[in-house]
Amino acid sequence: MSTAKARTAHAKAILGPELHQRLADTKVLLVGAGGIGCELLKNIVLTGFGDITLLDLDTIDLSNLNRQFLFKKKDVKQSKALTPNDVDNVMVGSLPRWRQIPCFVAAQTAAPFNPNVRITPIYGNIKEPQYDLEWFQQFDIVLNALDNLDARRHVNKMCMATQIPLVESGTAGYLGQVQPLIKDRTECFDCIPKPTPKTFPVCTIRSTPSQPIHCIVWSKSYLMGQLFGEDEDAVGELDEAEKQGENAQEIATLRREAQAFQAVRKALRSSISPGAAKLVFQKVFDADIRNLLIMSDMWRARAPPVPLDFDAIMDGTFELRRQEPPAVAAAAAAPNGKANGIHNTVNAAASGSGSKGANGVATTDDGTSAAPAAGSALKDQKQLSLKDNVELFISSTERLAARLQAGEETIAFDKDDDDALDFVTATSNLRSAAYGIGGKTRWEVKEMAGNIIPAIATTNAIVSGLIVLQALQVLRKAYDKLRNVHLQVKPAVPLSTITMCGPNPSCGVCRDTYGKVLCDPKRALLGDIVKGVLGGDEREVSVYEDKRVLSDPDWEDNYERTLESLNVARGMFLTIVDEEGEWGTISMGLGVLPADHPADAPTFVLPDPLPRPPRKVKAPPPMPETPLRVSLKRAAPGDEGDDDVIDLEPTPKRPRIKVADEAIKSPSKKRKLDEDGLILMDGKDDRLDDDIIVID
Ligand SMILES: Nc1ncnc2c1ncn2[C@@H]1O[C@H](COP(=O)(O)OP(=O)(O)OP(=O)(O)O)[C@@H](O)[C@H]1O
Ligand SMILES: [Zn+2]
Repeated sequence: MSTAKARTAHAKAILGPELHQRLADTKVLLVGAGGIGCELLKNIVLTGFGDITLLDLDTIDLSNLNRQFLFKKKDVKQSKALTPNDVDNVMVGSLPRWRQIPCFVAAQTAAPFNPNVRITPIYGNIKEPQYDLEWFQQFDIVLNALDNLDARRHVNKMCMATQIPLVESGTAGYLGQVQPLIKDRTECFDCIPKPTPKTFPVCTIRSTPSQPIHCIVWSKSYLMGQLFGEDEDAVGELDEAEKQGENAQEIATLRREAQAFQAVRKALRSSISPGAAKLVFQKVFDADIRNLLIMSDMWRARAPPVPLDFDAIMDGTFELRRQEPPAVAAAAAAPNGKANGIHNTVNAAASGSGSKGANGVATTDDGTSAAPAAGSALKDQKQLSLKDNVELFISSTERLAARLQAGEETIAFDKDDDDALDFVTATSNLRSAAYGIGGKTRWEVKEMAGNIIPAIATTNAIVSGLIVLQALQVLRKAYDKLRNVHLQVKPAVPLSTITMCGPNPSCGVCRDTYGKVLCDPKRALLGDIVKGVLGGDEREVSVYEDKRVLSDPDWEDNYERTLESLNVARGMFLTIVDEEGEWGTISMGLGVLPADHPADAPTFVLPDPLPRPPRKVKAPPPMPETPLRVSLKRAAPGDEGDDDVIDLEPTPKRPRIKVADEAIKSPSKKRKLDEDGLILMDGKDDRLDDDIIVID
């Protein structure tokens, strides 16, 4: 038996000769050549897939090499997936450069395992217009190995529109998930809304932090912007506010703050200001904190912050003692001595007394960490004393200032920018010290500020294996065997499988009826296409492109305009929503006319037959629901510690628009309205608050 035959013998025995044979001709699109993508590419080549298109938009970073094993150090800064044409003629050393590009290296490495494999690498963004419905249609199956919601949602929509099965996946540390998605058979990626990223109330960040993450967010999102970002004319804005008659005393305080920021910004940009870092320190960690302390109400029930003294810290005479909040002090003085359960949070990072800091690291009296001992840990993992933080603050501020003076206009936080990371580490720790919060190492700050969840190669490997198993069930059409698989941190049950759910009837993506229109956007008119798609049906419709309304029954002005003039182009969708809510939504993906389309022929070609949406089943009137109660109260001091609970601040009211009485039953339209902050009124008796604009 030849080596190649011997290598495929097991796969053939497991898959059966029929499926094994079919894999050789199966066209698979793999989107993403990162942690999962590299593993998956190796797996599908070894399994016997014969025709693989690999698409990725990125170049290789040094930090990829720990898990993206197809890449080596010499590949850093190369694209992850280039076509030979992009780099064909460039010789590097004795080899043409394409032979050193990872995907080609991967293809070459894979060849001995499956001499028949054809890998087509593409360096591009899957959202680019040329990857339209027509392009997607060439594939039998799509495998996602992406790392962001936006691209995942896009591929999901393209697969729903073309009815191509998709296997979706993701990992986060030890957790992983694999989900096969097939139009009309299973739910799609958008059937269940995804949670939005965690946010914090502004006041917690600006005035009353209680956790290290609050100080880190303050440093990277607020302080860095104020010092190294665009110069916003805060002083001018305040002049304007004063003219409008706003509170003069508050304006005066804010003006002092804004002017002080202007002064330090100027010092940072001037090479004749060697003491700029000290000026920044004194403003941010001393003067601003003193200003906050004036607002005594704020500190009635929580321990006030302590202004930091630059010179005293540097000469070792600074003693950080936090006061108890008056309410606690009073309770402590009361006969039963109880302190309402509120602890005096003695600063753990800076002046702990052999106790444990908030981060659980024991601290010594001089504020240095007891473990790991300074010097014994890696530089990044060392706990920093108050003085260490001031020194790091000075050096990083000077490095950033030098960059401004050398011509960089603005510097924003980037976790891979050492100067910025040092600055955020130092300033967040100093702020933590002032507020009695435990400090974090540079390593921890990088993880938290960069929202990094450690990538674990083993998790990627397990998930990639599971993707192949699900893909094989899809290709066997063994739909009842498809499973949503979760990898979890439960030693007894590391894998759990969930039987697939059907589509969510109110999903605004997979419940649409899709079609394709090939057109010349320069000449094709919106109205002609819409009327053509409706095929003489006289229904009243609204037309959208993503969230843009292009027309509605009372406003058809755009019908006479070309798609190009409406910025509607290849790769986008025209969504046609039935105004009566009687018929499903039609989504038409736009493609280009074939090269041989005669110049005098119609400006667009519709599918035959035309897409026909299903008639909708009228939903029964909604049952009254117990309203969800959300506390708008700020957390009281002492309520801290539950990382998952976010205090909600009342958000400013927005005018809400009541969509006139006829209920709109289209999920697509509902999604678009929801995303725009509009409210869909389901019943005639629905009421809203006073701040409604009624449109009819
Ligand atoms: N719109 C897009 N088009 C093409 N490729 C994309 C797009 N968005 C992200 N990618 C690619 O997807 C890949 C994701 O890989 P990445 O390693 O970041 O995550 P992962 O595969 O989930 O693994 P890990 O958890 O180990 O980080 C990256 O190489 C990135 O360039
Ligand atoms: Zn769906």
